[in-house]
Amino acid sequence: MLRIAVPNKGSLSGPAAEMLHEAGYQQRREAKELRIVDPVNEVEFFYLRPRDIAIYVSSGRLDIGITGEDLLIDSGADAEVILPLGFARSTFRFAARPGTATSIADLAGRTVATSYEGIVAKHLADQGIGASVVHLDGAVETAIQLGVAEVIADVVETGTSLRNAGLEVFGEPIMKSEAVVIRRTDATADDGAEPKVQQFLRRLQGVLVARTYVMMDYDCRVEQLEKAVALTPGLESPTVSPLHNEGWVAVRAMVPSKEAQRIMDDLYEIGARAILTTAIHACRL
Ligand SMILES: Nc1ncnc2c1ncn2[C@@H]1O[C@H](COP(=O)(O)OP(=O)(O)OP(=O)(O)O)[C@@H](O)[C@H]1O
Ligand SMILES: O=P(O)(O)OC[C@H]1O[C@H](OP(=O)(O)OP(=O)(O)O)[C@H](O)[C@@H]1O
Ligand SMILES: [Mg+2]
Repeated sequence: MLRIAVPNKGSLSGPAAEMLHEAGYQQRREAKELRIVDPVNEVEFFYLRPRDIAIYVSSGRLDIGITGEDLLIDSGADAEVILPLGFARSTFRFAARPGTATSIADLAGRTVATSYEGIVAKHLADQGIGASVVHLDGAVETAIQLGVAEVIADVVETGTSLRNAGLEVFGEPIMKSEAVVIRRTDATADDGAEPKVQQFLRRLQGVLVARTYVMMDYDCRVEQLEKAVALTPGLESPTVSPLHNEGWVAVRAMVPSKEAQRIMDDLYEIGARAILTTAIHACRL
């Protein structure tokens, strides 16, 4: 049975459960459940604090886990990213009151509050900056107002939390992060879990593709086919079928959903008609 760690709370937990559900895995019904078994897929899910997941996975007790890339790096655990999942995207940045700091060099001799002590301490050491780090569990934006630190290092998505606290980012982003699937670093291909791990990854990749692509169908004149196919190259190559009306073909190809409207306009311009898009519910590439 494959043993998988899933975030039990916080920003990662809802989207992770949704993705697993879309991939056909049974998920818990109540937020208080800490472990469930999906007998059909032979998977056991453990609902753990996102911050602890890399530690469980690196210990080898659990085969794989879903966590944040920043949490993995912060933990220093011996685990690696095997699949980025495209949600919980954020950057990790320094921030302070406007006018207090403009670059990382301004941190020398100052105090930085953060929930990600591992990332911050390493970044400061790499840059040769001597600053003290205060660990706080959350709501670190308030640390400046309350005088616990002059600078914070925190997760930034929209920047709303910083603005509300009257703070501004400065310096280069320390790192970018998103939700990821992780596995212990020394896992080998002859690991008994390997086939199940690969099947799990294929399923999640299928969900990612279904979320980012749509299926496009249209009719066009044979003379326009090459131009049309250049607009919709598909993944391998589009399917082209003859129509009953001579001189016309039907074309079918996957296209990135973000570009679907522009591609439909361009196809119309070159004379394609009956242009349709449909959602992809699941897929194996
Ligand atoms: N507002 C946000 N937008 C995108 N990702 C976020 C956001 N806040 C946290 N994350 C990401 O979620 C992960 C942290 O999850 P965690 O559950 O520890 O914290 P949280 O979501 O802030 O929950 P809480 O603070 O309630 O415990 C990290 O990978 C972080 O980058
Ligand atoms: O840039 P934004 O869109 O505002 O998002 C970033 C904020 O979201 C998270 O906070 P959360 O609400 O999880 O509270 P916390 O600080 O206590 O973790 C994170 O720690 C930032 O504070
Ligand atoms: Mg938080």
